[in-house]
Amino acid sequence: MADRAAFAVLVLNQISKAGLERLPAERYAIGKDIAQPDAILVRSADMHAMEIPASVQAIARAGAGTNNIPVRALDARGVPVFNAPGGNANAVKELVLAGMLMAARNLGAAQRFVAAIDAKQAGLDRLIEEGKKPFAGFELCSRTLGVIGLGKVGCLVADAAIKLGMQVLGFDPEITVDAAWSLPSQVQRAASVEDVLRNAQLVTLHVPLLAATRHLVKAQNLRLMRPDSVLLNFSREGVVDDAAVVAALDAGQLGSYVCDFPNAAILGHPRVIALPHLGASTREAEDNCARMVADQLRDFLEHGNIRNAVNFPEVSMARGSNWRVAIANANVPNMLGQISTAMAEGGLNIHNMVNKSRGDMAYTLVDVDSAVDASVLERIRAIEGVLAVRYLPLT
Ligand SMILES: NC(=O)c1ccc[n+]([C@@H]2O[C@H](COP(=O)([O-])OP(=O)(O)OC[C@H]3O[C@@H](n4cnc5c(N)ncnc54)[C@H](O)[C@@H]3O)[C@@H](O)[C@H]2O)c1
Ligand SMILES: O=C(O)[C@H](O)COP(=O)(O)O
Repeated sequence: MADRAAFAVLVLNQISKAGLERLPAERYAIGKDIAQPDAILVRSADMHAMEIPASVQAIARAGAGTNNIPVRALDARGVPVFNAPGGNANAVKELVLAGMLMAARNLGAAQRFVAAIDAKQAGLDRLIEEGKKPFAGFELCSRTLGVIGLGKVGCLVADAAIKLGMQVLGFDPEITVDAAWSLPSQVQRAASVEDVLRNAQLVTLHVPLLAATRHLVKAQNLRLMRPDSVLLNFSREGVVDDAAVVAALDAGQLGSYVCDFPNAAILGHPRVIALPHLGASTREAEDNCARMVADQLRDFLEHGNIRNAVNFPEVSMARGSNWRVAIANANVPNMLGQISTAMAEGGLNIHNMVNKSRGDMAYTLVDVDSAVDASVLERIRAIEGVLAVRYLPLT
């Protein structure tokens, strides 16, 4: 910690002021050059090659995707990775709608045609009327949209498409109960990615980039798509095999590709509409995400509570005393027994306690009736399977 009275937060990307303001200056030092931060605030900066200082107790991603963060390595250190589920979903939904309209109505090419016209040219009106012919498109109403991934973004896109008069075919093998409740009843359930690609004229992807979703759309299943169909990727580069997409466009197996992740494979292709990762770039989304993660981070740093961490269970407990210990540990037998023994032998009376697990990770908050000696904390740290121990007395 830079200052014993403050938490130090290293910021790796531009984070909205609306969020930073939630971390009061008298308690939080926030900056781009902090050597020993307690926490890191990040958007899309790639942290995989970064040496994350041992002082770091939490990472907060002001957005949805956490594939830029080495989450598994942080698990081993007992460090939670927070994100902002749904904080930017509306922004992405609106850009997907724009992407569908750009593809359906050839808006990019039409706009480029108009922009290239010399305003001083004679016969301007005729030139424009004659020139519009190649840009005639199709309407979205009554077309079938396939939505792959029905989480925060996918559900909003499905709902908006239904309101535009589209048919919607959805696929998500791990849809949550909340997401299923939020979906309009008109959304039809697809059996597989292939089912969606075969039966939809427009297909939009809203899955995280994971080992299981890398190249979810590839040469083998692109062949199933209709020749005039539109593929939209606002998920992540890597979810689609871009080289296979270019081959499918060139072979007439796909109509157009709308993508938020330009790269050398797709740049310059006449039927690719590429945007510079703009999905979450609205004032509203940036404010929402920054506020969400700042609040979650503060609650964790000051009270040990965990909301919206991708690698920890949800754990929250009202303060029952002035002295709290927060422990991240492997989810194996007899951890609680060993922790409470260490506390009892250190003369501590447990006032209140909560313990939850998620996969291999378990997390415990213990409020005790008196101050905790450093030797007790050291004893807990020495228990095999304990990953991180934090002492959080109320000041
Ligand atoms: N372009 C942008 O700026 C932008 C903005 C926000 C999110 N994203 C990307 O979109 C992703 C989704 O965002 P979200 O907020 O909806 O996340 P989310 O976690 O709410 O939803 C993701 C959904 O994908 C589903 N899923 C996982 N594997 C799947 C598979 N193989 N097939 C079908 N469904 C699968 C999950 O069950 C979940 O319901 C993020 O992980 C991020 O990579 C991009
Ligand atoms: O996963 C996300 O939330 C988006 O890709 C947004 O990324 P950004 O915060 O860098 O705009």
